[in-house]
Amino acid sequence: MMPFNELVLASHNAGKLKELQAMLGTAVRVRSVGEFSDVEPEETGLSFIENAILKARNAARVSGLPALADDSGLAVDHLGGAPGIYSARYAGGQGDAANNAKLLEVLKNVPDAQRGAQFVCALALVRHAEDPLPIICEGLWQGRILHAPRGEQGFGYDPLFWVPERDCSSAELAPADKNQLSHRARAMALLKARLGIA
Ligand SMILES: O=c1nc[nH]c2c1ncn2[C@H]1C[C@H](O)[C@@H](COP(=O)(O)OP(=O)(O)OP(=O)(O)O)O1
Ligand SMILES: [Mg+2]
Repeated sequence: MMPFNELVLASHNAGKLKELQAMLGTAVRVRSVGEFSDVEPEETGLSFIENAILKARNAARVSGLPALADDSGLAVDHLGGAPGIYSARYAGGQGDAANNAKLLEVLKNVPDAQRGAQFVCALALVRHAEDPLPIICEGLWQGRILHAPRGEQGFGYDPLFWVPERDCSSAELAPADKNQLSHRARAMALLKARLGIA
């Protein structure tokens, strides 16, 4: 059983919110932190986990509800794991298209064998803003960075992320399929198991 019946999702990213909501299903009534505040907390942590906790605490504080945060990003082998926790700000906070253009430019002429990458997701659930024991679940998704964007689904780096198990880009997957395979899906499966929900 879910230990509460209402939860705030601590994300301002519409793509993430849609995916998290779909994965949570009807197990819990889901609100978005945007209903309570437009101010995004600064992501000052050095890890996905620290940033997820920071966002979850902030959402719990402004809403008075238990909060679930997702901190995620793309770690590219050839770049030593960059952009990593800085994925959203890779091109200076100018959005997904600019981030993708920068990544393609940086990897220009890098052969396929060196274009391995993984999506990383850390979920943090806090029962209240000062919860001393947040629940943390992680998920990884291995793939490769394409040479040009493909597909219209999803968000962020999805058009550049080749999914070997499906022979297509992450942005070519039906949303329901991405929600079975992704880093976020894996982290959420662990969280659900931890909470004892289906
Ligand atoms: O499934 C994904 N498919 C494509 N791209 C993705 C995915 N998952 C994370 N990403 C990228 C988007 C963004 O560049 C960064 C997350 O940054 P991150 O700070 O966690 O999220 P955000 O600032 O967009 O929203 P918020 O912090 O309010 O949850 O990684
Ligand atoms: Mg963010």
